[in-house]
Amino acid sequence: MTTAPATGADVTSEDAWDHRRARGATGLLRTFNDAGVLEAVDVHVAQRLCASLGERDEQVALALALAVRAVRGGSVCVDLHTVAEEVVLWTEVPDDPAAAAAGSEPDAEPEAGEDPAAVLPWPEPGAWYAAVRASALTRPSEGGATVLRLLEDRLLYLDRYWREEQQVCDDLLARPPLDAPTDVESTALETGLDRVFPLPGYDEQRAAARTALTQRTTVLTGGPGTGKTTTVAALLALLAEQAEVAGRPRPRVALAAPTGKAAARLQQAVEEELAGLPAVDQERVGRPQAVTLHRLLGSNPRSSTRFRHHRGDRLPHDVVVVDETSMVSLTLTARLLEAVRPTTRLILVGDPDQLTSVEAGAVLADLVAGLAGHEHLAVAALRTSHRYGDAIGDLATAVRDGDADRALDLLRSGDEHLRLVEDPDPVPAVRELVLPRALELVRAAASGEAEAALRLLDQQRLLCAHREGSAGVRHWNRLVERWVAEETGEPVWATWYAGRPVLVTANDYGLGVHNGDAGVVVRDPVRGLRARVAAVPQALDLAPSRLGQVETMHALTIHKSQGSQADEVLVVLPPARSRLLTRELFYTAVTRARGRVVVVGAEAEVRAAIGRRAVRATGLRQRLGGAGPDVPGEG
Ligand SMILES: Nc1ncnc2c1ncn2[C@@H]1O[C@H](COP(=O)(O)OP(=O)(O)OP(=O)(O)O)[C@@H](O)[C@H]1O
Repeated sequence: MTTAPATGADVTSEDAWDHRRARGATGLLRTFNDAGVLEAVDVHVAQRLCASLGERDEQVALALALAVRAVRGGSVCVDLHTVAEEVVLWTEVPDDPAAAAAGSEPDAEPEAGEDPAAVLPWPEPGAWYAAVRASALTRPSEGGATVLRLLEDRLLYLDRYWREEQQVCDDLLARPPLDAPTDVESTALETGLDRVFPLPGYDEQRAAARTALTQRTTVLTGGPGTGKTTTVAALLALLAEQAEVAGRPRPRVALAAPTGKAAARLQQAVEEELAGLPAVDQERVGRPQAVTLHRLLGSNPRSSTRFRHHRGDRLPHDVVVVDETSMVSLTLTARLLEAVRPTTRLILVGDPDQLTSVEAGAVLADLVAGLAGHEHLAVAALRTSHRYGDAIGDLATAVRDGDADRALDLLRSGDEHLRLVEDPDPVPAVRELVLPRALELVRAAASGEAEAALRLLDQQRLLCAHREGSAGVRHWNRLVERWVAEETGEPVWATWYAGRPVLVTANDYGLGVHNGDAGVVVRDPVRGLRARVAAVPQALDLAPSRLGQVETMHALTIHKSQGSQADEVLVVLPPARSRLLTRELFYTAVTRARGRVVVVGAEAEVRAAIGRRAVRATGLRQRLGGAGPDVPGEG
């Protein structure tokens, strides 16, 4: 098995103006920049900090630059003992020259070739580590700031991430245990569990709910359709009942998710599951409103990493439920934990096998590994899928378990829920699948049926790993727009047209739209074209020109699809050597589907996806006393 390289694009070209080249670099920094391991920003930060603290050892400068690089790749630290094996450089050949020239080609398709990282002059790890430890960069400066931090003789951090990780660990471990339940509470708990889980087949959820009710802090994990939301809905009812029997006021509940789309989905799923509970429980829970985590914490216009609620002004809630925790970065987790009162029930829900947060950290996976064995911090795992019939669930399990043979067998089995499009030219097959839906969307939008158009958006999703290249979002968006234009006669260059699906790419608190919100342009008979955005708490109707940053969403990157689902999902796999193609990426794509998965790609690409892990360097699980770092190639 291989591991996905963190980042690194080849910059061995002769183009001295390449934005990745640090023209003032010398020595090791120059060598690693020329090879494409380091980008200009890594080199510049290292040079500046080394100069300001009088550090002349180029090995220390290289370590610092690699720590900056690590964060760019989603890790929170760099392991000096293994970094030489983990860095893989592939010669990348962008197939979209315009985008490449504009420097916006972070993820184009690589070509086969010898990995040049293997021949770089990597320092000997022991001596390297000793040099870093002896450096002024690892000691507080006169102003009190420390640049680099070390953990457990191998992990090297930029100070900010070291402190955030330590804070997350300290805040979690400091959360007090619950008082032992009274006899009355215990009895109410048992009868309550019988009431909300009356049927056979709910044993896992019952056990998970029992765990969560007896703990202040619970991590509730499970793959798609394993009943996480059902458990959350039941938990809310039982927590309200527990408060009632103890004579406490009804708990104040916060439901939050990292993106608007995920919050909207959480809201809908909780409402559906609550509707299945006895009337007394529905009445107890009321209608909690799901919000984004940023909104819960109170966005601060002056800072993207600091919020209105913090240690000095905590959230008022008695129960805080966070869904899609796998998408929450280390920084946001730190902000959440300092804002939640120590006595608040905290329930972190998610699927640790999914892609991690866009920003640095792998918090959910670290918690699952690191909390095992802790008495007052529980991990409750749901394993049985209740949603699919269950071919998609079987495929997700095969991908998660690294069983490529089984995944391919399932995809080729002829099951109505699965399909593998292996054609060397997949365009006709994708056109046949995608165009009817796109035209349906245009028809609904052109007749002003906004709600129907928004519902249609959730019926099908075309997912790509990359933004650029022949397997990328931009290419497929253009293709679908051209197919639609051929059918409707609309000019292909029109920016706004009825039936254009859009994805909001930046928060606009004034408008009430958030990065990740989906929408569609509809024709209003009186006002002309309007953008209908599925924002939370309610859909918005806006003049398209007011939407500042949007992208067309006939196709979407798998990263951006996190937190949402569609009835049918088409996954266009990139070439096997793409550094983005990992098991976590493929698993995330497959599990976006409610009813059908179509994988567009060759067998080699399916095998590459399943065989390669996305590994992030973090130290949280060790700090929590867990299983140790992810070892590339394992697992
Ligand atoms: N024990 C069970 N037996 C039968 N059906 C169940 C059971 N638990 C949940 N379900 C049903 O299975 C479906 C999936 O459940 P739920 O939405 O709670 O899963 P989830 O883990 O939250 O899914 P997702 O990954 O989409 O968030 C729902 O329709 C739910 O009503």
